[in-house]
Amino acid sequence: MTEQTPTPVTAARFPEPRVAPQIARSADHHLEIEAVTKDFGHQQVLKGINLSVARGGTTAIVGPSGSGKTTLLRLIAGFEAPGTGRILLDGREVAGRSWVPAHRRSIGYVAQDGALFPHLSVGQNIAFGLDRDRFRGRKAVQTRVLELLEMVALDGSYARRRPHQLSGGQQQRIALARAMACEPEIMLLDEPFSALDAGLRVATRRAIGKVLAHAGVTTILVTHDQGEALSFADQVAVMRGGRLAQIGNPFVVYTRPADRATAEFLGDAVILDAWLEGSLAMCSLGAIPVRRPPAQGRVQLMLRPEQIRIAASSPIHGTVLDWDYFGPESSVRIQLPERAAGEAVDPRAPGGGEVITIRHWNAAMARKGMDLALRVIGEGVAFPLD
Ligand SMILES: Nc1ncnc2c1ncn2[C@@H]1O[C@H](COP(=O)(O)OP(=O)(O)OP(=O)(O)O)[C@@H](O)[C@H]1O
Repeated sequence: MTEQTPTPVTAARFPEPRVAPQIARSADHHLEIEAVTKDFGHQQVLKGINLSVARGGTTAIVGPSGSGKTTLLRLIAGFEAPGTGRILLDGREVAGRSWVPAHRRSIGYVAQDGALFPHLSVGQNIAFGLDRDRFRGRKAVQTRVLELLEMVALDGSYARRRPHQLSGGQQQRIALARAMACEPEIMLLDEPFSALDAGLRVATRRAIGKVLAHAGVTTILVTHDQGEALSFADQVAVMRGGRLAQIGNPFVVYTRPADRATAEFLGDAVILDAWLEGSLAMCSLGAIPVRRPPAQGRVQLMLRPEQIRIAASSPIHGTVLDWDYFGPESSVRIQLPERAAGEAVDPRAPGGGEVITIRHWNAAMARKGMDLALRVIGEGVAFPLD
């Protein structure tokens, strides 16, 4: 079934960003990272990181493997010292000219594999993090362990089990309970869900997110999973080659990526040659509105696949090349029309013949060779040519 008659695209149909797309600074800074660098030998791993994290907020640091995410987390925890720059907690310098050791920073850390002690029971693992001055005696420790188990939605019978008798998701919840036993103000999560299979991953992520939000703990999650970063955090920091390429709320970084590499890292992107005049970009998919045009003339235009819809009628057409069926939706590859032979090359009407990928819920819409009318909804993002 096709969609109804195309509606004219207006910028007003799209919501305003919730925060500025630049560095999202909060009034209540819990953690501030200022111009932090880190070298290992001759390798410059962090090249000047600036990041503010609001009290009680959830920040995801996302980026490709080797971009420096774990190194940044280790600097925040106090496991390493920065080369230059400084780190402040509640406005107090903990790294820079001053140094506060890891155990005095009130920071919890959950690693990728949970790193539970295999020779200890679950209860002993959790009790390991307790302040023994406050929880003296077996009874007090036991009561607190049960409270922490309850917090991560596991009943008291788990206290007697060994880590190997738990599922991956349960182990990660115990690792969180152990980290929460120290009553940290900040929780650092270093890819804690990456070893879990897809369904368990989502459930564990939700469970852990809920516990931390309920306790009001400022949380920083490191992940290389874009979807995880976008769904978990209220602030996403995209790291590339030791720098933060963009910081903003999930909606902003996904819909208005700062550059092409960020756009492609955060999800599928359709990139077309375009000619920008005012705030309209002319390309093979017609004239597309662009928010905050960065340049005029030749640009690259980025659209998300879900912005390109199949229409009942439209002056823009394409031919189905092939498709991948994923159940709830299909990914459809479409060839846009070539320029007519002998047609003069007009720089103001660039493109022609590109292959784009869109998504559609109805697999019957996509048959090889089928001619589809297409329309674009929303705004594109223009990147100046290098
Ligand atoms: N202790 C160390 N000594 C030497 N080099 C290191 C050390 N720790 C990290 N590195 C190097 O720093 C770079 C960044 O590593 P880091 O673990 O921070 O990246 P990452 O973004 O977390 O990667 P991944 O997603 O694969 O975990 C890598 O090239 C790594 O080899």
